[in-house]
Amino acid sequence: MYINDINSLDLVVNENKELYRTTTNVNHYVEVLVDFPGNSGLFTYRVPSQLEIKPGDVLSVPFGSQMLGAIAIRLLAEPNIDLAPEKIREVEDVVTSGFFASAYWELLNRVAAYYYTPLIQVIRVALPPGLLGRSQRRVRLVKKQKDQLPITFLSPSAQQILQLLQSQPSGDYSFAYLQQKVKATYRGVRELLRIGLVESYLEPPRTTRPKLQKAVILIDTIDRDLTNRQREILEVLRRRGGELWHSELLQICSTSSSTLKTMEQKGYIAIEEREVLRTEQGQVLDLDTPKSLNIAQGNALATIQQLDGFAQVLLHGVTGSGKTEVYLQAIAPLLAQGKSALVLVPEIGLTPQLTDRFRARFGNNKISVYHSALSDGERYDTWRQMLTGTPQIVIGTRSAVFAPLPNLGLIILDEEHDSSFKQDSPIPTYNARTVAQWRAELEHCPLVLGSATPSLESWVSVRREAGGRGQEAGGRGQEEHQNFSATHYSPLPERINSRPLPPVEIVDMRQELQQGNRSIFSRSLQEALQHLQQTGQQGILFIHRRGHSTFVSCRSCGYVVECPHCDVSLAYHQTEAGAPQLLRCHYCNYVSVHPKNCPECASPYLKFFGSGTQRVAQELSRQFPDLTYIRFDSDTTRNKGAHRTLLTRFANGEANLLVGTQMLTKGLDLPQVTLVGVVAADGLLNLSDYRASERAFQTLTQVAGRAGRGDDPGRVIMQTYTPEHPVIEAVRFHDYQSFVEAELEQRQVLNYPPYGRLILLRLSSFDPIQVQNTAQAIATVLSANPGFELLGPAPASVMRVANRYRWQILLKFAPEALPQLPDWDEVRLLCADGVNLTIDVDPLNIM
Ligand SMILES: Nc1ncnc2c1ncn2[C@@H]1O[C@H](COP(=O)(O)OP(=O)(O)OP(=O)(O)O)[C@@H](O)[C@H]1O
Ligand SMILES: [Zn+2]
Ligand SMILES: [Zn+2]
Repeated sequence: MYINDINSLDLVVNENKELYRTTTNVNHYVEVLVDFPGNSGLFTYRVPSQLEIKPGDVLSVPFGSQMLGAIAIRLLAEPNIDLAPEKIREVEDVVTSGFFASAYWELLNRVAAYYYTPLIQVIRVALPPGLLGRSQRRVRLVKKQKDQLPITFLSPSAQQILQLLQSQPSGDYSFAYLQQKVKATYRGVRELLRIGLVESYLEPPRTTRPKLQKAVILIDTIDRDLTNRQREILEVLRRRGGELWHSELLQICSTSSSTLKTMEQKGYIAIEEREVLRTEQGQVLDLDTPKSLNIAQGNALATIQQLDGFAQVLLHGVTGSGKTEVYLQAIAPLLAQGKSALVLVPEIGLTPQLTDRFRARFGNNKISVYHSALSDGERYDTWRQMLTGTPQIVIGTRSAVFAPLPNLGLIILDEEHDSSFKQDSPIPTYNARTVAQWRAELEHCPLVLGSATPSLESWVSVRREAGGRGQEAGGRGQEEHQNFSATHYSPLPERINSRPLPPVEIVDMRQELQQGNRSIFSRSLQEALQHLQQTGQQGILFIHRRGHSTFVSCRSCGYVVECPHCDVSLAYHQTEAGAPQLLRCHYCNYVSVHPKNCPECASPYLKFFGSGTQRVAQELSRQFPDLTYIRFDSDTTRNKGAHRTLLTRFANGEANLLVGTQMLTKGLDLPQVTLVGVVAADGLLNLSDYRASERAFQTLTQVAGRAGRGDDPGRVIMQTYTPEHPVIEAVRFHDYQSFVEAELEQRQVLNYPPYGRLILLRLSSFDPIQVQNTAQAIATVLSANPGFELLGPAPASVMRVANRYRWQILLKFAPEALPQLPDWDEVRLLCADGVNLTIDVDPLNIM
């Protein structure tokens, strides 16, 4: 991975002996990181004596025939022995000193060390892609000097450069341009830098041209010759402030371009190309004001605000208890103090509501949204704008934990229990919650972890640190906090306005079947749906899986249709009656047409099992033809903005039901939802993972929590084949605490997290034999180490994915004393050719 051998490069040795007279600095060499397509790695350069270089500085270095931007990683007294000293080139200059603030730099190093990942890979996660490789070094006049001309004592080249810069209104040129115009540019620029007349900086690559997109603008609302449909469209446009993207309007109104064209011709609207500001902008919202907090919220806010420096607050608030309002009010005074805040959420597309609330409170220009689904251009723009240091709020998914905000005043992790904060691949396999803890520590700011169902890790750490105060969680009287403790527990035990949590009714589907009900809806759920239709209220149907059903099998011979590239069965997909029947692999996206007959025995009884979103939707249409629904799953939300559109349509009352998967469990706050139906809870319960119960409890509690958030009381109907399962019991009584205590006991017995720690070695290869042998060889070597318990090697539960065979080895050890862990470089040497090894530290998905 590390490229130290630069012999292959065509080097021009540029040795200037005179520069080495001062020897105060013992580090004559520096390892730098260049990020250049196809040639990323660490390279050693010589440090000219007049330059002072610190790790984290941005340098310019000669590379081949080019000058590139590079980051100083490490200072060395001696170069690596395998490098011939005369082949080592010299750093040309420091472009930006302290580009990475020291706390930030330390954060990156900690992540690299903890997750056994080369620093370059961590930097890649942190920086927008290709930042250095395509960046340009520029020189500009320092502002206050612009009009003065103290040039008499300068060298001729410095004078020339100064004149060039002053001849230009912005006083700013690229280094490359100056080099063409002036001899001895380096020396001249250095001289000007030293006396502070100019500064040099690295300009991130400009994207070639601004992004244009069609917008629709409302011109005239006086109805002259509108059809009903056109009037509706105008009304939508008017309500949204008179301006929408063309694509957005088409989606919201389910209309066609030709309709809009007609309206344009009639003079009601204009359609024009607009530049898209590539920082993601929401629409303009009415500004909203802080709500007056209830007592529990007030206590939580006080706890956060009295913190000085690093501390963690576990904000344990039941669903609908107003956690977001606490976040908003905790952030508000920070902005006034010139500080910024970082808000991490599990998945941004799924929570447009959350970003909207922040925008409505603080205004669009204070908020940026940062996540990996942004285009490269969007990421640059947002990233650059963060560096400016203007007080702001960044809302983002896990990678935003690296957002380069100077002056951080607070970090918030919403839904802190969510496993999407963890990256399984590629490396670093970091957990944003862990990284956020380090970051808060290094930046001396508080970290707020919010959840209705805190992770066992956070729960245990609160109990441990706060000396048992957490024991009474969910109860009252938690207010007297010990300010000196680094961990605080803030419960919000009640919903806003003391609304009750919705009662949860458990339906035993075995009995339904016994009593002759073959529908996927129990009688109870059927009645509730009927009621919904009569009253015009709204509800949510939750299904564990997307697609039509889990698998297709032959009733005659038992044959199951499987993916040819993965060891999983294909899922049946049909969007609507009459549409082609497809089989799709949810691991690699392979698609085939549903065969009419069994490929094994030619029997025509090839049928699907289970019930995905499509199946439920079809069943709804059949049994409740007048009930309208919107499907919300990864099939219907592929397009950008689709989440928002579908949720907006539902919020506007366009349908009785929202039918969907996990996606709709997160943060949805719709007061008019009174019914939540869980079609089958079992799919969640029976997963072969030590965290399956925890995850199931969290998901089901979140889903249930969507009901009854407004003035009308809510209810939850949960269908299952295992009503006696402890998770079901706990969800039924909204009993976080007993669930957690029982679960913790089991974890402790088996030494699983949060009591033990895990490292998972994932191995994969196209060659099934090679990967198995490698796994065996590594396990044999590791088993000689007494510091940890070794589980495996074992094939992954889906052994083959996209034709790669996967094996894994699990290491389990006590968290207090990190055992003598193996030298991973040596372990890597055991890998056969073509076998890929990923070290997953604190893995969350072991399947
Ligand atoms: N003090 C308050 N007074 C009145 N309304 C409030 C107050 N605090 C919050 N609300 C409202 O209560 C609703 C629920 O709050 P919010 O969505 O923040 O809860 P939450 O705890 O984040 O819920 P969940 O975890 O279920 O997503 C929101 O509509 C919010 O505007
Ligand atoms: Zn068959
Ligand atoms: Zn597949």
